Amino acid sequence: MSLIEVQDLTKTFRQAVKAPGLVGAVKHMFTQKYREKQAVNGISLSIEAGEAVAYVGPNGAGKSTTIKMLSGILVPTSGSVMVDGVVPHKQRTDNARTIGAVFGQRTQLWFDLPIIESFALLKDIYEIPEAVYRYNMDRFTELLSLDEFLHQPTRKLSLGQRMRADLAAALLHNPRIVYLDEPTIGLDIAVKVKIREFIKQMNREQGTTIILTTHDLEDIEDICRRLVIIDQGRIIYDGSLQAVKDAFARERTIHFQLSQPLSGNEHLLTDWPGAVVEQKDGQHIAIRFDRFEVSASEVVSRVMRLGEVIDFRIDEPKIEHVIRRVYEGELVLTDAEPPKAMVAND
Ligand SMILES: Nc1ncnc2c1ncn2[C@@H]1O[C@H](COP(=O)(O)OP(=O)(O)OP(=O)(O)O)[C@@H](O)[C@H]1O
Repeated sequence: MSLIEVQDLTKTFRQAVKAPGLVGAVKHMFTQKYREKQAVNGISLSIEAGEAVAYVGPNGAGKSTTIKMLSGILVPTSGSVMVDGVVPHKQRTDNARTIGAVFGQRTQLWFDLPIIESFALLKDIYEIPEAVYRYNMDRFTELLSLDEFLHQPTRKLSLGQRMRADLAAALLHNPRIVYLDEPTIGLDIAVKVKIREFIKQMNREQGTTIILTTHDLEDIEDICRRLVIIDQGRIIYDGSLQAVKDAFARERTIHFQLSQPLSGNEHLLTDWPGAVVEQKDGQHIAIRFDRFEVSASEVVSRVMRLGEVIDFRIDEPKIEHVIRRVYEGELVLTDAEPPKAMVAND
């Protein structure tokens, strides 16, 4: 059995229907009207130990509701959830030992306590053996640079410091699974990189299973190999991140460095369906092309006719372009297959 097994999971909320303003609130007291909202609508999912899974979707898609059911905070309306052999909402204490969670908007640390004391409390709550606690504290302090604020209370920390402390707190008891809900929201790039490195290291070296929900699509590109996209409570894609890129991210850019500045023969690059000169200065030229129409080798051979190429680099497309097109309804991942001929050329 997989570490996480979800079958036909649903969650329906009852939402009050009110007219706006005070009048609406008063009316609602006398004639209460509700509508049902299916936040999660028949999700099935299996996740193996050691996977790093991105769980993404537009606002209101049902991501947090799913994570809350996986972590035992919410009781499903129907369907089943099993996490490491335990039903999370029924065996919350057992489940708490298996999981760690970071919710970017909230902290699980005690607000007025110095960070180090919050950690000591967690050690007692989770009954973490002294040697494990010492080992993790030393490691996390180094990887997340915690020493600069370990003796400060949570309320005095910057957002980036607080997030690093929260990550350490979530992983202190060596959970098998960690749920990360927007772990880099609002952070500067240096802290984002540190956090991503830490998460990758825990996944790679400890085998910690990562379930990551984020709107920062660079997080997923950096950390995850598997992508699950949810929309209106249903899973619309579940597969490898690379497969999505290979199939749907059509554009590539090749940057060339030439031995001499261009000498007027650039007309060789015009009238070229599927390819455009994106940048041209001195000895540098960049060609953007649709790899379903033009092959990378054709781009290279055309540019070699302009002069001696001393170096070149191919920029891979970003997964965020593809996912945004899915959110905007332009792309249906399950419908399309890339044209095989051009893929083979690439
Ligand atoms: N406690 C609740 N009561 C009523 N409706 C709720 C409740 N929690 C969530 N919902 C509704 O369920 C739907 C899914 O919400 P959810 O928070 O799971 O989405 P999400 O994908 O996490 O969105 P976001 O990216 O904005 O965080 C939304 O329409 C939301 O309004």
